[in-house]
Amino acid sequence: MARSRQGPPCTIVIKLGTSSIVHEKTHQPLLSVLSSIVETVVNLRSEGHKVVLVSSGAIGVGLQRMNLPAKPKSVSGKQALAAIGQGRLIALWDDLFGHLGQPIGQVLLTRGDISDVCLGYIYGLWQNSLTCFALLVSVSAISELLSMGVVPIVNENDTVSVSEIKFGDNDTLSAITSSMIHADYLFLLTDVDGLYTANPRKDPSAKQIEEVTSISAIRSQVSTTTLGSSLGTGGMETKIIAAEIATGAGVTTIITSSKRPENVFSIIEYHNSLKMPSPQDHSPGDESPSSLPRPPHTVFTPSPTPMKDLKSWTSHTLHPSGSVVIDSGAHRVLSKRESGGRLLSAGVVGVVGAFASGQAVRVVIRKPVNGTVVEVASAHSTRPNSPIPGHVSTKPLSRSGSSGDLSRDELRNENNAETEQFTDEDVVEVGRGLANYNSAQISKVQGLNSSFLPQMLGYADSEYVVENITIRTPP
Ligand SMILES: Nc1ncnc2c1ncn2[C@@H]1O[C@H](COP(=O)(O)OP(=O)(O)O)[C@@H](O)[C@H]1O
Ligand SMILES: N[C@@H](CCC(=O)OP(=O)(O)O)C(=O)O
Repeated sequence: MARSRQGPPCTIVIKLGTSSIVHEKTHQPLLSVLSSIVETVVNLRSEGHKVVLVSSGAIGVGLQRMNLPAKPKSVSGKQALAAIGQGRLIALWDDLFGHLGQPIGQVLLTRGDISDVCLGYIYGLWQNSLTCFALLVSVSAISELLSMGVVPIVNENDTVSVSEIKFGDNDTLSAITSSMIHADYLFLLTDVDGLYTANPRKDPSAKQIEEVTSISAIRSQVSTTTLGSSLGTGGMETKIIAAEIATGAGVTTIITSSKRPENVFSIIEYHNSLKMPSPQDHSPGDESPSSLPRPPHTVFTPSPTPMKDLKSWTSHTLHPSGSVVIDSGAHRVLSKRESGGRLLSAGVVGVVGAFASGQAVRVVIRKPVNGTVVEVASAHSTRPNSPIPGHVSTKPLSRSGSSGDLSRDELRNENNAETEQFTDEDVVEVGRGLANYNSAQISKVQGLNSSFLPQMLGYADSEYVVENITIRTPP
């Protein structure tokens, strides 16, 4: 049976950079580029593919609206221009897609939304009620839009993004979005047709790289230090970082020109042809892989062992919001596979910074003094369920084994009495995980047996304070 070169329907994220949306000098929208993108997306949809568009351009469109010559330097200036431009940008997309009867939906994200909201969903942790709550908000909205036949148009919510929660560039945002929704392809459409050995705008002898199988190897072969248009953010460097994130999650990543968006079809076709069975299995009419022309592009091949579990994702990709300080016993236990990467409150000796439940946190230990980790002897050593002074169990005790006699106030007093305050200088990171409770709650129950959680917090969704921990530095 002849196989379609388009292959089975797939999920495609297309990212369009500012340099492809507005004119570098006049800042006028590049209507012909935008119209071709709209036609391509609608055609892809009619072939059964699901398409998410990540559109930069809010600041660029804002510049044109306010008749300003250049991007402001200040964060607040950029935030204001994004607020001015985003509405017009989405109106423009809605207008163009509307002519072809294609509904769109605007999705504005910050890094905080992604780390809190989406990751439980991405790696199938919906059984976990804490992440389940979060996932309902954002990724499920994108999935719902896709299943309704809508094209989600994603951008960073620049106006509310402060540096701690900022992606900063839409290349990274598109990579995380494509990982989140398990996309098959991420297309980074830009004003050059691929990655070159050096910036082709500056160096005419630069050669295009066709395929990248190892991102670390390619870094030494290309120069990405010069930026492109004055409007884009990050140039090729952020595209390589994006490719690293996306291919690490199993997404084939392609850099190609926004001037020929219809090439998305022929690029998918070309790569499908490479996956076709050997020539003797071909049906009449199928062409051999080599007979298809190769549209100009750079392909980053997906990792053969994509990160499939939340632990790896947490440790590599998420921006940690604070730290949970653990004792050496907990460090030892967490380093063993059997621990399941889950930390009980009994093993916690402190908290640094503020974070919400569901956010990524650093798992840290007290900095070794003269090569030895100083065991923290604080409230925990005298607390119920701490059998050995200076050491806290990481095993949950049964309720009957705990000191149910202590009143809530007595527990709180004891907790406050000797709790040591840590700063980032006092600690060293040994791993990362996802918090099940916020920083204030973890600090309240640190050193206590997990059976005290309901009494201390008024509820206990999980007996573990941090989960999905990967320890990168064992004791
Ligand atoms: N090694 C390289 N290969 C290709 N382009 C490069 C390279 N190094 C720097 N660039 C520049 O990166 C620019 C694309 O990045 P950018 O301006 O941020 O685009 P976008 O707005 O589409 O994200 C190109 O215009 C090019 O000038
Ligand atoms: N979120 C910003 C774009 C940031 C960005 O990464 O821009 P680009 O490098 O052009 O993709 C905006 O809408 O103006």
